[in-house]
This record gives sequence, structure tokens and C-alpha cells, in this order.
Amino acid sequence: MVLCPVIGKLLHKRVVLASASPRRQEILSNAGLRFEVVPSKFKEKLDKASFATPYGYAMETAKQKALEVASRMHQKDLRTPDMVIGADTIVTVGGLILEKPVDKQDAYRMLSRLSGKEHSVFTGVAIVHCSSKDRQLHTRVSEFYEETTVKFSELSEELLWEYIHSGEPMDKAGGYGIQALGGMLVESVHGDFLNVVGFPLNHFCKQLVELYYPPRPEDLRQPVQHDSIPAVDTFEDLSDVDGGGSEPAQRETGSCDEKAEAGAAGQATAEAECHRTRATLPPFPTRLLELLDGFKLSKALLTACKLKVFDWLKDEAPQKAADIASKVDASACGMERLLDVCAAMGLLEKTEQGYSNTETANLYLASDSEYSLHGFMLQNNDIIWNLFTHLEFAIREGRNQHHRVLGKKVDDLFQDAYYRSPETQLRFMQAMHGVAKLTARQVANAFDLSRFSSACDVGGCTGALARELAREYPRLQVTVFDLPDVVELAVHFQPAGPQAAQIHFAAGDFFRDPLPSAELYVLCRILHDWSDDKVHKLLSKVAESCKPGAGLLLVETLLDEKREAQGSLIQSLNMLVQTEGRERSRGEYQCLLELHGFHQLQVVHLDGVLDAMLATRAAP
Ligand SMILES: Cc1cn([C@H]2C[C@H](O)[C@@H](COP(=O)(O)OP(=O)(O)OP(=O)(O)O)O2)c(=O)[nH]c1=O
Repeated sequence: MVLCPVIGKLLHKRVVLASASPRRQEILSNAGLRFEVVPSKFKEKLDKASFATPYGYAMETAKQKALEVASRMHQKDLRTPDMVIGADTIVTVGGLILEKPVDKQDAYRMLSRLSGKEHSVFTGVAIVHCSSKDRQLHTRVSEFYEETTVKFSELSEELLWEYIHSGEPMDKAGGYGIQALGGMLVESVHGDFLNVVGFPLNHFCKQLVELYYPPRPEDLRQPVQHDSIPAVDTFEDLSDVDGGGSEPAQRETGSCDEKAEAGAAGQATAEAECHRTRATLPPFPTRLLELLDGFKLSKALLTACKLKVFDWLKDEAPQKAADIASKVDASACGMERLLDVCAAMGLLEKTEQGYSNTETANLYLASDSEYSLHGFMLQNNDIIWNLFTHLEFAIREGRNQHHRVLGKKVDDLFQDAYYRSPETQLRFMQAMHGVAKLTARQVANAFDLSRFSSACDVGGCTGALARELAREYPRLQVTVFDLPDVVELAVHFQPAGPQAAQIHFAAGDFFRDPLPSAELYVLCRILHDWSDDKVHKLLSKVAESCKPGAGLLLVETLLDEKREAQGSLIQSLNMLVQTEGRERSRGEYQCLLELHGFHQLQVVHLDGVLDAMLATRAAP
């Protein structure tokens, strides 16, 4: 839904967000804006002392971020963007500007300054309109800022350090994230909440309204303030009528290298056209169409991974589509289209010299990179995709769809489906390894586990989490308990390192065999695979193996009580199609745990959709 009609004006424009901030991306896409993401390479090093106000600094940084992207895209790309949006968020307290902390000590200094006090959060935003004439880039900049005041509670040393160790402060101005754990530090907020999170959406929409809906002559006679976003019934034609219906009026507030004025005659024609179409056109269903295209985009990503496109491009000079096509035995015309889509999705960079990997592709999509999700992509392409094609049956039957994909009955989910051949098992393990590596450090850091000297990671697969637990707690001995076939293959995933001596593998079936004894049991993304009956069975086995005071660390995706969060809901649907289980809410886990004698539940939300829970075994 596009509530702010002016956002519809940008539908046919090439809009670029010059920001790596996932929060900004989320805020703008939730608002229905369609845009590409090209993070800015502008170094945030302007001399703060040369600005009269902190917001002047934030606006200038935002402008420089956007201009850097506009000129880079203009030089490298055949098509100059129409609009580049840059933003910069800073925190100010006692005349000091706080940006992102450089390390934990810096985060400590920042948060101690904020403790018990009120501070301001400023976000400067620059909207850069671009055009290209005679191969020259022309820009018009419109900029604004928003201020929100936030008051922190008094923070104890312990709380401060616990928060810092969560890792959350590091990529955030002032060293906190109000939208996540940092919300617990906040006593009050005055102003736009989203401004604190990194993007003042409301002010942005008003700014667009000013740019795209300049006041009519009669309005100018009676001054009108755009202090609210026009309601949906003011929807206007969303297409580029009259070859200029969606051009902004040239009333920028910031520095411009072009100045023009909206022509009154042209304006009147556009107005008439808008009024004519207003009554007849419903809002353009942007979000709906994006949802519809979602599966095509996923499949393009998965296919590029399957064809190892990102491996061929890693650490190489830019290559043409035909070169890649010949390496993977594909058609040049097909490959070109695939690579173009990958570039549009921000996975590749396209220049006149050819295509090259973006940092995201190098980091996560090349198969040999440290945090590669290549195995996970293949698992999605080869297994999960097929299961999801039977979603309709899954909904009708209320169960997973392996029997349809494999053409035979599946009694044992793992032996009959995921581990049915050495290749499928290895692919599954690679997928789990990639995902576990990405999240393991956060899991290991979620709670202070230093009181435990032994842990058993039940269903711990390749030992990726065990490794991080061992790294974080050097006196902890970790046993990875998994099926014999898994333990056999797990050797292929063991990097050398000092943690090796702390990690042991034990083979067994956690439903049938006794569990190795330990002070801390870990069940990471295990319970969501199983029905309530089997969850009870497993938890009672864990409880029997525990002495009072022992810990149980669960890692799962928690459903929010209102069942509204898309990320966890899609995970639960995923569980229906793939497993015998489901995702559960915090309340459901709490009941399950208490039934088996585990109390004092603590929960920490991790990046992405995972949550970590720690409970303690009470005396029976
Ligand atoms: C105060 C606060 C900041 N932040 C974030 C918003 C911004 O992403 C970040 C401030 O750093 P910025 O330099 O504004 O942005 P960025 O480095 O994340 O991204 P880019 O420069 O590529 O645009 O802090 C929160 O997420 N929550 C908060 O409560």
C-alpha cells in the first residue's frame, strides 16, 4: 500500500538509496518506495567544527553521500539515476556529536554520556535529482533535517556492558538501536521515532509533496502549510502524463546547480489532467506487484548461485556476459538477462567493462568465502523450492510435502528426506553450516555462559556453534551430539584453530540414545522441526540429563504474540512445508520449558529472525 501518494510519482523513476543502512532500506520499502540500493563510499570525515549547527553537519554529510553515488553511477552506468537519496544520523549531547562507535570502549564512552540524560538525534536527508546533458551530470539538491529528543534511564555498568556485548551498538549512531535491545534504555521519546532509527519518513513525504505538488496560484494567495501528508483521496495520476507530470517542481531548499521555476501554464494543464484521472484511477498496486515478482527474483538469485556466477566473478576484473556464459555452458543472451537482474538487485556491479561482484556477493554468495551462504542457496534451489511448489497441498493437508517431491512416503524426516543420499546430506550440512556460522557468534554472546564448564550441542551438525561457544568461553568443553552419518561428515567442516581441543563429537539419535552429560544443553533450531509430542519427548530427555542449576540454551525464531511479523510467519510456513514442526511464540516456549522444569527464561533477539532463550533447570 502506498499511503503517501507522492511516492507513486516515483514509480517510474530510477530511485537510488545511497545507504548501506538496513533500517533505511526497510523504512523506505515499507512505505512502498521502489528503489535500488547503492551504498555511498563517501568517508564521513567532514570537519564538524566548521558547521554552525549539528544538523548542518548531518545534512552536508547526507548530501555528500548522495552526490558521491550519483556521480559514481553516472560515470559507471549507462543510465543515470533520476533521484538519489542520502541520509546521515547523528546523536548530540552536551554540544558533542556522536556517530557510530569505533569499538566497544568508544560505545561505552558514548552510552555513559547518554545515561540518565536527554539527547537529540538528528537525521539530515538529501534528495538529489539527477539528469544528464551532453554526458554531463546535472544535480539539484533538496535537503532537510529532523530532530527527535530521546531520554535515557540511568544505566548501570552491568547493563551497559551487557548491552555493548550484544554487538548492537556498533553500527549505530550514539551506540544504540532504539528499535531493538536499545529500546530498553529509553525512558521517553519526543518526535519522530523513525528519525531515530535512521530515516524521518514523515518529513521525507512532506518534502516530496512540496517538490511534486507545488502550491496552486490560489493557494499562494492564502498561505497553506504542508504540515500533513495528503490523504489517499488526493491520489493523482501515477504515470508520467504530459511528459512531465511526475517531475518535481524546482523549489529546492539546498544548493542547486540548476534553478528553474514551475511554469504556470504547464502546471494548469497537469492539474486538469490530475483532477480528471483522480476520480478514475485506484492506487497503483506497487507492493502487490512486488510481492508477485518476489519468486522470480529469488529464482534469479538461486540460479546465479547454482551456475556459480559469483564464483566466476570473485576477485576478477569485470567480465562480459558472453565470457561467463561460455564458462558455465549457457547462452550469452540468457546470461546477459540474468546478470542484469542480479545487477538490478544489487548483487553485481555493471560497468562498460562488464560485470563484477558487489561486496555482498563476494562475502555471501561466492562458495569459498568465509561466510558463504552458497550451500544454503543450493539447498533452497534444489530442495526447498520444490517443496514450496506444493504449498497449496501443504495448506490443504497441513503437513510437509517431501512425499510429493520424492514420490514416496517419508517416515523419518532426516533419514528419508534430508539425508537420503550422501550428496543431499552434504548439501544440507553445508546449508546449515553457512547459516550457523553467520549467527553463531551472536548466539554465543547473547548471555553470560561463563558459569558452565561443559556444554552439549544437541543436533549440533558441523559444530559451527560449538566453535563460537568454545572461542567465547575458553574453559568450556563442548560436545556436538548428532547422527552417526553427520558426525562422520562433520570432519570436513573443522577448521584448524585453538578451539579444536575444546570440541568433541558424539554420535547418536537424540530421540533414542542417552544424551552426553553436560552443565549446559543447547538446542539450536531443533525444536521447530518437530511436533509438540516430539518436543516434549526431547525436552524430557534433556531435563532428565540435567542437574539443578544446569542451563538450556534454545535458539529459535519466535512468533510475536500478535502474529504480525512477516519474517517469523514465513519461517513458520516454511516449517509446515519442510518439517513436522512449526515456529512458536515466547509464551509457548515458556510453557514447554516450565513443564519440563526449566525456569527463569531470558530472551535476546538476534539479527535476522532468530531469538536466543536461556532457562535454568530447577530442582525437581
Ligand atoms: C540512534 C540510532 C541510530 N541507528 C542507526 C541509523 C543509521 O543506520 C546509523 C547511523 O549511521 P549513518 O552514518 O547515518 O548511516 P549508516 O552508516 O548506517 O549507513 P550509510 O552511511 O550507508 O547511509 O545508526 C539506529 O538504527 N537506531 C538508533 O536508535
